[in-house]
Formats: sequence, structure tokens, C-alpha cells
Amino acid sequence: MIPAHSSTGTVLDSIIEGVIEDMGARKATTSPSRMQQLAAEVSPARDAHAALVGGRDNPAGVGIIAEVKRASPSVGPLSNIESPAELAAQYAAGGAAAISVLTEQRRFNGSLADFDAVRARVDVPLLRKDFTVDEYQIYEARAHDADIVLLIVAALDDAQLRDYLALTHELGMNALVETHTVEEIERAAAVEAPIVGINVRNLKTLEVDTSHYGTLADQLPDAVIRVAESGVKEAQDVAMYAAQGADAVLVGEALVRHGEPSQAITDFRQASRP
Ligand SMILES: O=P(O)(O)OC[C@@H](O)[C@@H](O)c1c[nH]c2ccccc12
Repeated sequence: MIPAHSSTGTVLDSIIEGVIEDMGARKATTSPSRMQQLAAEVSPARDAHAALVGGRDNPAGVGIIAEVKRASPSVGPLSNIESPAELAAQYAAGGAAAISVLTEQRRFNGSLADFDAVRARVDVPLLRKDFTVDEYQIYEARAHDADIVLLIVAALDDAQLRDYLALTHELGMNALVETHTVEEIERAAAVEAPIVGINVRNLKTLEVDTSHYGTLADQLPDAVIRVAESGVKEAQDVAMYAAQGADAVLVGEALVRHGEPSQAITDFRQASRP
């Protein structure tokens, strides 16, 4: 794997450089116009908004977005996931509201093949977890029958954010619009993003601070679905995010390293009950 810090720019910058290079190779195989056609041929996306809305008041607990993540730039290899499909089936059995599958290759060791394997196995809404910097990736997500794409505000300018959100909705999908600062929350609000995440991991430095969610949550517009992202180690972390008003919590590392991920999700939900 490539070291976490490149000599110039932030971690996020260097991840995006690799993402653009890898996408160039895929565009050479499947042209943008062909990808648009493929996206149009897939059955309609599942309603992720409906799956996540009202998590705050759900008597069964908040929604869990369970992530299939093999490695991360902050930790390196996380888990030797032999079957992403089997892991996802356990997530679904535990009651995950949605499942996130990393497809970024260089730092997260993910792939669209992992995504396809999970898609073939479960019917819950799936998030194609990647660094979206080109509309090609949104068509590509839909072509692989994704229901949700990730739009990281820090990686996009205002025009991209607006256009990519609109395209996502045109294709019948939802976007998880990820923020980390007050300014990014304001930008997400300005484009009326319906689902907004606060990532407690700073993607520029990889530092994690779970108290960051509570610090920023008040800044989120009332109407949005609120997603707390990253840093969950145990059920009490999920309970804390829930008490701070999260509708859903995105959990990766703790689940891929857990011996019984299905039970872990059940416990997380239980602990978060209002
Ligand atoms: O493994 P954790 O700490 O539970 O985090 C999960 C998820 O929030 C994290 O993987 C993530 C949040 N935003 C991202 C953007 C890109 C890649 C990964 C991420």
C-alpha cells in the first residue's frame, strides 16, 4: 500500500489522485456513454431515504449502516474478509438498515467486484463507498445496482456538489453527503442535501474524535436525515451518537473485526433505543 501521507497535499488529495487514475483505466474499457446506457438498464434503486428516515425516534433503535471495509489508510489491513457477500448477509441478518461497500482500491483494498458480490446476496439498500469526483462514477454506481453514492463535500466544489446530487436523484438514487466542518454543513444545506453525514474522522489528517459529532450536530438543518460516521468501537458509542440525535450510524472497523457482526448490530441497535 501507498503510505498515508504524500509529500504534497492532504491524504484526501492523494487518495483522489489515485481514484482519478484508476477511473481513467475503467473509462478506456467502458466509455462514459456506454456506462450511461448500462445505468439505464438496471432495475430501479431501492429507497434508501425510506430505510433511514425516522431513525432518531425508532423504538427499535437507530439505523446502522454496516460497512464492508478490508483496509483503511489510517490502520492498514483491517480484516481478511474471505467473502464480502457472507459478511453482508450477516449484516442484513442483524438488521442493518443499509450496507456500505468500499470500492476504492489503493487505500481501502475495495473493488466493484466486492460490491457486485454483496449486491448479488442482499436486498438492503447499498452504498457504493468511493471518492466521487466525476459523474462517471455515479452512472457506474447505478450500473452496478447501487442505491446510494457518497458525496464528500471536502472533495467537491459547489457546482460539482449541486450537479452530482442532482444526477444522483435523476438516476433514482440517494446520496450520503459527507461533511466534517460547519462550513461543509452549510454547503450541504445550500444544495438541500436530504441525507447528511458528519464524519468524525478528518479525511485530511485521518484523526478521529467521536465528540466531533455532538459538537456539530446542532448545525444540521432539521429536515435532514442525520448520519454519524466513524469511530464506533462499542455499543455505547452508538448510544452516544443516538442520544445526540443521529438517525443512522455508519460503522466499519468494529464490525469487520467482530467475530459475530450480526449480533454486534443487534447490540448496537438495542443500546441506542430511545
Ligand atoms: O471504520 P469506522 O471508523 O467505523 O468508519 C466507517 C466509515 O465511517 C469510514 O469508513 C468512512 C467515512 N467516510 C469515508 C469516506 C471514504 C472512505 C471511508 C470513509
